[in-house]
Amino acid sequence: MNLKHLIDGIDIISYKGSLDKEILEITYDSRKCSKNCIYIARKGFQVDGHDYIPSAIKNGAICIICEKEIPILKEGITYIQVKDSKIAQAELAIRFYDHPSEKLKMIGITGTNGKTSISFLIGNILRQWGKKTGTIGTIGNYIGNSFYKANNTTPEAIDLQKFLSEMVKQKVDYGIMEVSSHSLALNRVRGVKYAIGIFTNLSQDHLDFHKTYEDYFQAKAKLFDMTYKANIINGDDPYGERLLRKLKDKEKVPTYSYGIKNNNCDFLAKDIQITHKGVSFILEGENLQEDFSIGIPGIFSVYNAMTAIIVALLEKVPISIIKEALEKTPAVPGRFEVINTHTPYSVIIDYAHTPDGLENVLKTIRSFAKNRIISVFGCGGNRDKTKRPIMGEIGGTYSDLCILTSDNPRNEDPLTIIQDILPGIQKTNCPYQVIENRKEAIKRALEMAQKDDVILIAGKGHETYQILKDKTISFDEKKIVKELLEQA
Ligand SMILES: CC(=O)N[C@H]1[C@@H](OP(=O)(O)OP(=O)(O)OC[C@H]2O[C@@H](n3ccc(=O)[nH]c3=O)[C@H](O)[C@@H]2O)O[C@H](CO)[C@@H](O)[C@@H]1O[C@H](C)C(=O)N[C@@H](C)C(=O)N[C@H](CCC(=O)O)C(=O)O
Ligand SMILES: Nc1ncnc2c1ncn2[C@@H]1O[C@H](COP(=O)(O)OP(=O)(O)OP(=O)(O)O)[C@@H](O)[C@H]1O
Ligand SMILES: N[C@H](CCC[C@H](N)C(=O)O)C(=O)O
Ligand SMILES: [Mg+2]
Repeated sequence: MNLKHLIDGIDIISYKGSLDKEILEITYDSRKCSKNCIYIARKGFQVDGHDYIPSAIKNGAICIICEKEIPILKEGITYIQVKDSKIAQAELAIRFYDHPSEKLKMIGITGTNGKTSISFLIGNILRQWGKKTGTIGTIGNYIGNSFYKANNTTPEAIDLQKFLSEMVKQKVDYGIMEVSSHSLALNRVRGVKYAIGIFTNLSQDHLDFHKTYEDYFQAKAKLFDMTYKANIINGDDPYGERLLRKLKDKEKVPTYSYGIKNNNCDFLAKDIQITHKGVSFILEGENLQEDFSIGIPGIFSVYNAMTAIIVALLEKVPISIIKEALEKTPAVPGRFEVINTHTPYSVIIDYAHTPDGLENVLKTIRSFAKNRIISVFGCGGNRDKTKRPIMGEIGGTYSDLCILTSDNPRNEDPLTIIQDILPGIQKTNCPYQVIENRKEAIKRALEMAQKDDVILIAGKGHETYQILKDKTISFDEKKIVKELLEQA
């Protein structure tokens, strides 16, 4: 694509060099630069991309987009100075990949918990209806059943637009994606056109990044400036209510609320039945009263199912197909996943890594557990430290025994992270043990479990690795549980 055409409409401070060039690729990483590419230099959280301009040029970049004024390093290279490289990146990527989100029906899901679960439910319904889906999220990206590994829940703008254009190429009907607050704050999704936006809930997480709840909320709220067909908002959540008020003032896009407690919601779940096998409920809305069931337990499954049903109703999927797809929905990987252990006790792996997620999953187990709950969990390093004691208190409140261990310690000292959890658990009467090595902690739980106990291994869900200070090791909890049981 011609450079002049590519930058048309982009807010530029100044430029040096020729704009009459053919661009073959764009990237934000000097290491990925190839012949005739644009390198976008961004200030990062670890390093400053501007320092890598020489190596980008060495690797084939013929145009540099940057925020700083750069002296000409090499003749023949074009330098374009912009105010914000991340914004420029998003806008360039959309133009380079030819506006893919406008050729798909995009469904964006934001909120602290439930995004991955809901994206799976929506995908299952739409595929059951015969549509082709593409999914972007924490577990990875998919086009149909083909899996593409991903580093972030919501990719960088260039990676996102590239993947969306691949969806277009492969004739996908619906692009379903988790939209993290980081991606909204850092302009990764800027310019994406979402047909439908979903808000699940807002509870404590990521305060390391956002600093305040207000900033976290405002980041999530940005998604609803990007929708054109419908907004679906949890009306039981205080921040959802706030969002509903905000969106009502705008009266731009039809907005639907859903809930269990708030009778003002457009869609209400009633007659909720919860067992260890799943939930069933009657969904009431205008001209609607239908019963649904889904084989994933927990009151949060009612909320997750409701959003998927509302999306499907808006898309005019026949009710019979929605019901069938939900009834057949397999466990979402690492979300309340009951492991087939053939033991007198049960083992559940769940991705709960926030206070709210942990409380929900433990309350759900408490509602059916016939004997003790043994919880194995820790907290991630280089992440919100203030959630640690809260998770400790929740773990202690709803469990009969906690084994505190490492999650992904990243660059922090694992025992220091556990120290941060302790004041919370010590507020409760729950006995606990500290076993820093996560495999040893799981082993101890399996050794201690008795008939009808439930072991919850929380925090890492689908992850098949553990991030330690100097290395990432393979760590697949499902496999580890099975291996430990075979060795026992
Ligand atoms: C805080 C954050 O979002 N960081 C993301 C960001 O990293 P960064 O800004 O620190 O990048 P950096 O390492 O300082 O590098 C700056 C620039 O120099 C470039 N560079 C660097 C080295 C080099 O040799 N050459 C070069 O060009 C880099 O490509 C980059 O453009 O850009 C990286 C490249 O895309 C991301 O991988 C990284 O995500 C990190 C791994 C991360 O942990 N992010 C989390 C917090 C996150 O975004 N999470 C949300 C989900 C949250 C949830 O749902 O709960 C998500 O959407 O994934
Ligand atoms: N609607 C919900 N409300 C509260 N908790 C939920 C909900 N759905 C799932 N959970 C709990 O939170 C955990 C994370 O769920 P899920 O992976 O779907 O959320 P997410 O929003 O994608 O998280 P992440 O921000 O890490 O991508 C689950 O393992 C479960 O314990
Ligand atoms: N998307 C979340 C996932 C946390 C998962 C947990 N296992 C951890 O590593 O803290 C994050 O990046 O904060
Ligand atoms: Mg997710």
